[in-house]
Amino acid sequence: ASQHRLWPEIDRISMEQLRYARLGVGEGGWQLFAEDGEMKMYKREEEVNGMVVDPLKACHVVRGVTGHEMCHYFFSPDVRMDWETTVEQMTVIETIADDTLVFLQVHKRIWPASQRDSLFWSHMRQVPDHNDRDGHDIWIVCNHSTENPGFPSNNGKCVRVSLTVCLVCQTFIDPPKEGVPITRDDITCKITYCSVVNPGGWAPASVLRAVYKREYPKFLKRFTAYVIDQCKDKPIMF
Ligand SMILES: CC(C)(C)c1cc(CCc2ccccn2)cc(-c2ccc(S(=O)(=O)CCO)cc2)c1
Repeated sequence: ASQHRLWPEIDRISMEQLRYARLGVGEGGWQLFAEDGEMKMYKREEEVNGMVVDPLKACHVVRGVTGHEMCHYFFSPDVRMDWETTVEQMTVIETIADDTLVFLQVHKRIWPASQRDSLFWSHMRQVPDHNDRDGHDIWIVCNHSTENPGFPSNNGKCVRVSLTVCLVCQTFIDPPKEGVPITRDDITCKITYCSVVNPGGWAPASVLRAVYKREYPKFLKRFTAYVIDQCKDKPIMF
């Protein structure tokens, strides 16, 4: 992947998003808008040219799965439609590397706004996390809009959204007694999901904010439940 024309951008934005995800929500005007057990969802109300682009940051703690497993299922095109309910169609239009793909997605229409599509690169990587006392690796998937002349945004049918999303996962293991193998009961995964979706064209602010408030908590709960269910009878992917 390192010789691909997009690689410098992919590398830079992935690392920027990792830093952004690890910033706390204490400063920067984040407001808690949804809570469900360990899941806390924050947003900032921001508009760009009158369009709602509210950044979202969700923090969650999931027991019994590793960060590698969470990122594997989030990244994998093969299982995307099993958990992703906001999408009507998904195509991989370019394989840059086995950990870097370009997706074209048609999203379900949010009435009365017109239907949207998104075209983005998606990159997964493991980041050694030395400065964390538990010394556990961090896994990240970063999705960021990109252009492709073969798939112009002015295709007439959909409005092209621009998005930047990252899923940052850190695994914590409560070591069992000496010589006892680690089971899923000893594993906890701390995840931070950040997203900024620019609708790319007019959409009613009140409708969007209501949809985001309802859909994002559902989206994250559904995804995490999916990963737990997929992993429960499989060997642990550290
Ligand atoms: C419904 C709602 C949850 C708010 C929503 C609306 C839209 C765009 C559709 C849209 C936006 C604005 C106006 C009209 N339609 C996109 C998404 C979205 C995009 C990307 C990702 S991802 O995390 O990268 C996983 C790959 O799919 C998840 C969700 C969500």
